[in-house]
Amino acid sequence: MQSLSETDGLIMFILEIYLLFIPILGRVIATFLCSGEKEVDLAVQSAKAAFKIWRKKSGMERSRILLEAARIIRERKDEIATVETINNGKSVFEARLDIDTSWQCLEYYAGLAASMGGEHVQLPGGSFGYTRREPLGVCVGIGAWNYPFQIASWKSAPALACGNAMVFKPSPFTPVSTLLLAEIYTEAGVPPGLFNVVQGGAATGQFLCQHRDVAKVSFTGSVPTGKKIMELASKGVKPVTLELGGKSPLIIFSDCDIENAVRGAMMANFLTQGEVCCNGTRVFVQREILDKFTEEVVKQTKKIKIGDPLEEDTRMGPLINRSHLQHVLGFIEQAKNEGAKVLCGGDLCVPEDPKLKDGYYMTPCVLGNCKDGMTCVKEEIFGPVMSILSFDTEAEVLERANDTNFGLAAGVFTRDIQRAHRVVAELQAGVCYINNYNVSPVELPFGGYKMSGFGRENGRVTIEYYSQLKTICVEMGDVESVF
Ligand SMILES: NC(=O)c1ccc[n+]([C@@H]2O[C@H](COP(=O)([O-])OP(=O)(O)OC[C@H]3O[C@@H](n4cnc5c(N)ncnc54)[C@H](O)[C@@H]3O)[C@@H](O)[C@H]2O)c1
Repeated sequence: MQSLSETDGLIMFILEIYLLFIPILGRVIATFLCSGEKEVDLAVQSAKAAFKIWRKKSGMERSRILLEAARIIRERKDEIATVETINNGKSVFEARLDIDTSWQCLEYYAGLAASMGGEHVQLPGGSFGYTRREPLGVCVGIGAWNYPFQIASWKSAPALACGNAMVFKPSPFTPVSTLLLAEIYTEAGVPPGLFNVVQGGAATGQFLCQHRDVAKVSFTGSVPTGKKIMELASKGVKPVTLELGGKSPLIIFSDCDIENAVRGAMMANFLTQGEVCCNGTRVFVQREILDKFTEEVVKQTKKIKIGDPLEEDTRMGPLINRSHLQHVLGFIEQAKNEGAKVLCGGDLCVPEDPKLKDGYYMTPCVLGNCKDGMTCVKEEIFGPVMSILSFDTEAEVLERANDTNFGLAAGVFTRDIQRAHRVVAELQAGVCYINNYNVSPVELPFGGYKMSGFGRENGRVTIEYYSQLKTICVEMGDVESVF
């Protein structure tokens, strides 16, 4: 990657050339130029022009176009999933699930587009007031590399349904699949420029957040970047949605259905090579079942098929890039030094297929003997590493589960229905699962507490994050002046 930057007070010109590595093979497959300030401005201006047309359309008209886009995504599902797998390294089996939740999101907001109304309020003397729910304007979406197509869909669907335009910047590690979404929206009939994609890293993201014609920023990524985005957006008093990282607890009580709890723990840790924000990586197991649970989890983890993610039966592909792989392996080394026990995995993996020898593969890892103060238990690893901790009582585990700055998700496995609801009511997390983990129906809001962010994606409530409310006060009598 090369970076040249030049500032003379009036013109800022930034040229970055990114090399696009394919995680499966560890080879460069493309290079691309980043959008500088000028390209960002062009994208915003074209979105602004499209917004003028789009905002005038009725909800039904917008709905029809979103439904058509959803249909095209369904039709092109296998192709998009393949691109996503090449882009990100996740198994094609999983990538197809991401594409499913993407078109479902478009369908869901298409369904809501026509019913976004305000309210009518009767006032004294025949006067009345009413409210209108109006779009914000040009919204910016900035995405992480773990769910590129899904993140772009989850942001753009509610934005467009509400009548906004969107300029989206994918992560420079996964720049490709979002372009397909832009192509699909265009084919479905949105005005040209309504959904634009710009490419680049931090500098491009900053230009977007600072642009005076941008009305809102919706960001998915790490906590440190989220803080910078909030700071940039605050200069223009722009609302932000932040979907940030996590270190979520999964609490397994001894009265659970243990087979389901094991499946839940696998789902909570090993999807997309463990590179999932809401993963339940702190697995608290009640002491009575610790050995049995751990034995079964280790057995299942060893069975995960690692290899070429384009093959149908692969369930774990490569991590996103070499430096991230090393970062994750570094956490495992540190965990060992701090007294955790590697129960399985945690090593570099060279798949048998010689063409994969330079890819970024590792074996999924289960760590035992973990303690609350260990780095592997406190920090987001963002890789296939499960930390198992034991506990004795409900009160104790709640205290420990909540002892984190993050608050994205949490889970509980128990057969005791009262305990299940009592525990989730106390968990400081935006998304809680009872007897399951990492399912994300688009009908339900998704987002964090504490440093995992604010604002929501999905569900009816997200309409409020992509619209603003106008109040109109109507006088039916004479003006009563106090002067
Ligand atoms: N809560 C969620 O919904 C969710 C979903 C997926 C990932 N994540 C989080 O994302 C992180 C991993 O993703 P990542 O490594 O791509 O995150 P990141 O914060 O490094 O980058 C995210 C995006 O922000 C851009 N960016 C970086 N610096 C910027 C700046 N100064 N101004 C504007 N944009 C900037 C990047 O180019 C990228 O597009 C993890 O912490 C994970 O938990 C959260």
